[in-house]
Amino acid sequence: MNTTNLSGIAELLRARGTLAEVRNLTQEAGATPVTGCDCDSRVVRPGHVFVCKGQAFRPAYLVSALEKGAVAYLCDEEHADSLEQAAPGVPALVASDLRRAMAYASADAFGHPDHDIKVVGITGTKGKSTVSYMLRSVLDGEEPYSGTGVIGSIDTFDGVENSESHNTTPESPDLWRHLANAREAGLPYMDMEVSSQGLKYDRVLGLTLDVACFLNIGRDHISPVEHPDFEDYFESKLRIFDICRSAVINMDCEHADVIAKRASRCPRVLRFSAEGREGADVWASDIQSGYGYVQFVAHTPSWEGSCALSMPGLFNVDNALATIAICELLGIPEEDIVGPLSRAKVPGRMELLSTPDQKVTALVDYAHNKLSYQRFFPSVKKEFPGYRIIALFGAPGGKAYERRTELPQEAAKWADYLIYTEEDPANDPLEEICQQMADATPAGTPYEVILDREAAVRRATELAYEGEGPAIVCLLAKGDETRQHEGNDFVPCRPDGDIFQDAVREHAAKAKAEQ
Ligand SMILES: CC(=O)N[C@H]1[C@@H](OP(=O)(O)OP(=O)(O)OC[C@H]2O[C@@H](n3ccc(=O)[nH]c3=O)[C@H](O)[C@@H]2O)O[C@H](CO)[C@@H](O)[C@@H]1O[C@H](C)C(=O)N[C@@H](C)C(=O)N[C@H](CCC(=O)O)C(=O)O
Ligand SMILES: Nc1ncnc2c1ncn2[C@@H]1O[C@H](COP(=O)(O)OP(=O)(O)OP(=O)(O)O)[C@@H](O)[C@H]1O
Ligand SMILES: N[C@H](CCC[C@H](N)C(=O)O)C(=O)O
Repeated sequence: MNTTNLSGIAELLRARGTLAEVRNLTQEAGATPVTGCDCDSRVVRPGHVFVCKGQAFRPAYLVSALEKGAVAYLCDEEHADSLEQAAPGVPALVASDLRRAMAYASADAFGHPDHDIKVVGITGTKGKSTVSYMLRSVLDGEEPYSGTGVIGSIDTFDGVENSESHNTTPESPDLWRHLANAREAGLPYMDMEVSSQGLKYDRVLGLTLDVACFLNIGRDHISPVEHPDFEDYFESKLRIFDICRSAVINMDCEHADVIAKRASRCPRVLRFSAEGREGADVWASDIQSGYGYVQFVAHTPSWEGSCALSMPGLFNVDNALATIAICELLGIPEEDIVGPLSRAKVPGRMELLSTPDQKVTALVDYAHNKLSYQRFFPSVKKEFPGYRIIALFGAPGGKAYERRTELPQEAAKWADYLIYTEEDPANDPLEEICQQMADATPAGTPYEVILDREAAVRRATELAYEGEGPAIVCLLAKGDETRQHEGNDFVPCRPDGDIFQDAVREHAAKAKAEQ
């Protein structure tokens, strides 16, 4: 259990070179036990240190945190005077580097729960959530969603809290709270996604991963609020190798040589290859895929055998091999891997919805950047031969601007018809985003702009019924999500799959009435 106090945390921050000064830290105050750390006044617990940070921070948050039992606060030098006025006499730790200090203080205040739990961290441009869910399926075994902690883009489960996620990798106080909850609940594993932002902004500083997995790297997340350039994005992700005991890496992705070089710092590295490259520790042969399935033979240092996946998508062989390699490092035997892996599903990723006659099929998927399009569309073409491909997507506001030109260009190589619509426009005008996508569409590719996403899904379904032969409607980038990021709000919306199924029912009812 945790035994630190305010003086202990101040000492730690000083030793790490992140403390500028302390205020109101009398001998008596220094002896105050500290049981955690929070940076959101809405989740503060008694005995915690409260971190005052961020553009949107208000002194009222500190006042509220103190009312809830926070024993001290951590802040930067710039705001120390004004915060002292808002909370006179309250012990304060003033940091020279607030984000680093927050991470060190949180790990210490929550008593380093990573020492008691095996933590797996997954990074990469694409496939993090999928691998995380495949691994969760294996680790939970016969009891789905029972005993494995999960932190990622879709949801967060730590044995105490279970919620939809806000960020892929949470701020350090939240991360350490989840790890502490998992320890308290007796969970043996935490299975987490580690984003480039999480690594860049020290959200995982001080954490030790038992296994780090690096899936792939592609150009994305370049904008004023994310990464200034590709080099910064890639370098941020490579930092995962500084915090792990062992690693899993992909031999088939771009820049695999750079990734392997950085991973060589880890005591143990397993390399996987869906292409069966020489030197791979975990690899696949006899890959087959078709309508709704993928199967292959897995080769590992300790076993060899057939694996089936219930999610289509050839890229899911990469994800499955990554999962198998992680399990190899965790010492999990074949008989505990193959069955759960074959049942693994990921909400909103490669969800196949078909009509009784299979004339119209929908694929609800989360592809939303160039790398995922480069893997998604060729896979659809192979797994649904002879189908017309109707693709519906948008591009987000405020970030990753390159998607607005790259996505129409990639999709046009494979799809027969494109529909541009809403996808988390945030504070950018939706019409403008769609116009930029329209402008980037290669000549000769038919497209429509339908701003309202529900109307767009209905139109895509209608087009699928209208044409000759079977059609597949690819509903992309929102998965099962129930909210659209509009302005600064997250506005409720219906998931794409539900709208498609309504449209199919209405089509059937109309056809029956016309008979
Ligand atoms: C650099 C960084 O880590 N920024 C994060 C940070 O922002 P911030 O410190 O500026 O905080 P702020 O939003 O100004 O809010 C001020 C503070 O007031 C607190 N607050 C707020 C309201 C209240 O009632 N009481 C209260 O105490 C907030 O919890 C916060 O600590 O804390 C915020 C609250 O947790 C995060 O939303 C924000 O993430 C930024 C905006 C963000 O979301 N960035 C994206 C690009 C991102 O991180 N994405 C990756 C995924 C991308 C990928 O796939 O690679 C991710 O990991 O999610
Ligand atoms: N290994 C992979 N390589 C390329 N594309 C992939 C891979 N795995 C999944 N995809 C595609 O990327 C989409 C998103 O997958 P997933 O949610 O697992 O990735 P992620 O890294 O968690 O993404 P995000 O950071 O956006 O949450 C999938 O729906 C699929 O289209
Ligand atoms: N964690 C993901 C979420 C993507 C959702 C997509 N709709 C977007 O807004 O980019 C990312 O930041 O890439």
